[in-house]
Amino acid sequence: MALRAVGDFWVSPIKPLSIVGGSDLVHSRCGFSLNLRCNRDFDRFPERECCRLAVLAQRAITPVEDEKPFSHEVEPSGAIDKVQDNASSVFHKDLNLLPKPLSATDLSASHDDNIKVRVAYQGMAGAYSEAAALKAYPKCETVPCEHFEAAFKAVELWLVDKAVLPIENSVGGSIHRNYDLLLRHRLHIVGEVQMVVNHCLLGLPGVQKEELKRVLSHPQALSHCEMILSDLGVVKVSTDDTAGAAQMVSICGIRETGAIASARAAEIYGLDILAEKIQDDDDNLTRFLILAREPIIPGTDRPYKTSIVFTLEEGPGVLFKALAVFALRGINLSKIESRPQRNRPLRVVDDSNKGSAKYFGYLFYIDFEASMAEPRAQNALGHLQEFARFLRVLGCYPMDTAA
Ligand SMILES: O=C(O)C(=O)C[C@]1(C(=O)O)C=C[C@@H](O)C=C1
Repeated sequence: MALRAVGDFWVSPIKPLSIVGGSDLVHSRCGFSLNLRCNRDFDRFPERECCRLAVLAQRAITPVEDEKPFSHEVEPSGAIDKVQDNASSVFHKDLNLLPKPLSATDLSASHDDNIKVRVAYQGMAGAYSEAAALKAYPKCETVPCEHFEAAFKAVELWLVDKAVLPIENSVGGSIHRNYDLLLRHRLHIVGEVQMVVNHCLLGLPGVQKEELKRVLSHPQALSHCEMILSDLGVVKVSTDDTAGAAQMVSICGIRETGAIASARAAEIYGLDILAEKIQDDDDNLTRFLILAREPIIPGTDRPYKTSIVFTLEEGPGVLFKALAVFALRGINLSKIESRPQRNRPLRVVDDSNKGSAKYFGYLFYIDFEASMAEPRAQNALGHLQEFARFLRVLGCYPMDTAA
């Protein structure tokens, strides 16, 4: 009896669904048998989640050219079809167990259901990313992660339901690490949150800002507050996140050391706010992405955004042609970003007159303002696919129109 890898899951034809790699667990309510590679708390999953797993197991994963997911081994598609046939006869016995299609409203549905959504973010309590998670899911349980990648993995391993991660800031620009991780992991963008980030200068109780000799913070936050930092003539010290900087100041107890962090971080770590709204640009806006294991079904009920990543062949005007597929259909682009293609960093282009030249290979990330439910968006991507070497839709999600 063959087990088939489908994404992160192993599917056995005899059981509705099983994941090998440790001991099997049987869900007490719906009876699905699962084993998460990293574990645990299986009964915490509502029956609905098990059904979603069943759907996942039935969905063949298309390997991505160039950027194959790290640990996924996908067997030939014929084999997966066989598994699907077996599995579906079991899954469909009880229609009530069939999963409901996800929609954009599922973004808020979880807290309506009294199920506490667990949302991972990078940093510590009091970080801006935590505030963004709470803006998206006001009743959620926030789960701090040391690094961005840990937040991706926490979703993949079912330790949390969602992750909220910064992707760009109006002053500091793109958070490149998260662009790279989006491609490396198989999560879907299911929403975005835009948030005004008002930085505060924090210090030990009773300290005046003129006493500070060094200021700790996240590199993005330090770059947002260049003016005040140079006026004060302090040394800038980078930390993993703004709240971590506040905690360090609090623990070290050195009067000459301050931090740039949120007002909430001041409260949590018992620091004084020495100055408020210290960012160079009043409208300091950070855009965060909400990531989940499954995509939402796009609608047309409100403005949607679609995020894609693609690569192109070398040649004159190829990027112009790629962008034209949207312009021709009146689709607005809200973001374009390029990143080096890590596994194909240099391309040798032979030009007989000038010898061979080496170019960097690029990945292009685009956000466009249309829903995948609209024919013009589908046609644009169909058109792009004609000449893109590789194309992946990272997610289609409702636009956050309020900051
Ligand atoms: O350190 C934090 O508090 C974060 O949430 C991280 C982060 C970032 O990575 O850009 C998020 C938003 C702000 O723009 C500054 C820092």
